[in-house]
Amino acid sequence: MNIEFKGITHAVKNREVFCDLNAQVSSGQCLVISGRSGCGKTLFFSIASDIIRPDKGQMLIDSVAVNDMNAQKYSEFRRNLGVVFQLSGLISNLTLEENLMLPLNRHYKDVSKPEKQERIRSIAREFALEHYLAQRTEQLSSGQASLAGLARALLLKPKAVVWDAPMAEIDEQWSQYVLDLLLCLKQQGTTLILCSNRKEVIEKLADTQLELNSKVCFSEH
Ligand SMILES: Nc1ncnc2c1ncn2[C@@H]1O[C@H](COP(=O)(O)OP(=O)(O)OP(=O)(O)O)[C@@H](O)[C@H]1O
Repeated sequence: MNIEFKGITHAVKNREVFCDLNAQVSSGQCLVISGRSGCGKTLFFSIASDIIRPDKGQMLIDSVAVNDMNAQKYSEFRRNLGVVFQLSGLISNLTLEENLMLPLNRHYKDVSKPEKQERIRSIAREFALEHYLAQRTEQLSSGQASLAGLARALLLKPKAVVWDAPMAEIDEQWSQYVLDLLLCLKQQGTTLILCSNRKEVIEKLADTQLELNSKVCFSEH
């Protein structure tokens, strides 16, 4: 999946965080968004995962603007985009299995329940979470919750992964495992957008690094 950001301008409460920002990342490549606290990494993540639409500018997926996609094309785009939140984004009063079932139910309505459960067990095993499937996710440690958030994003075998603050909550050993996994995904053609200042993320994975300017412009109104 090729992802392009064209002329992104966005203000939060009259403060312009992005002004005509451009970036591009192709299949099998990794774009790392870095910069000091408050420079807009999470905001960029929200735009890249289409949680918010910028005031001006466009995100294009394989040359098609997200704004112009019809419902079917948009659903396809969502299925192919794995989104990993800094604080996992799991629903805390559902079990881990129920959380992992949500994207499968949304995007794979035709797949049988046992097949979905097998897929969930398989991804949970990859992250040593198989014994936690029946537990509510509020009972997971922050590292386990992060891994579960990654598992949920990878469950649909996405063509692109957008991750805010990868490895922030994950211990050293799992970080190595996840870095290797991301490298492997990249080699298989997955597009990565990682919002991070971590040296190992930049050194091991980045093809392009976009350092956001921490200067925040105040608009006139
Ligand atoms: N809900 C909000 N209300 C007001 N301002 C906000 C809000 N969310 C973000 N901002 C502002 O937008 C700018 C970018 O914030 P963002 O969270 O994207 O930064 P960041 O680079 O991810 O920071 P950090 O590295 O500390 O997580 C900051 O100036 C911040 O104060």
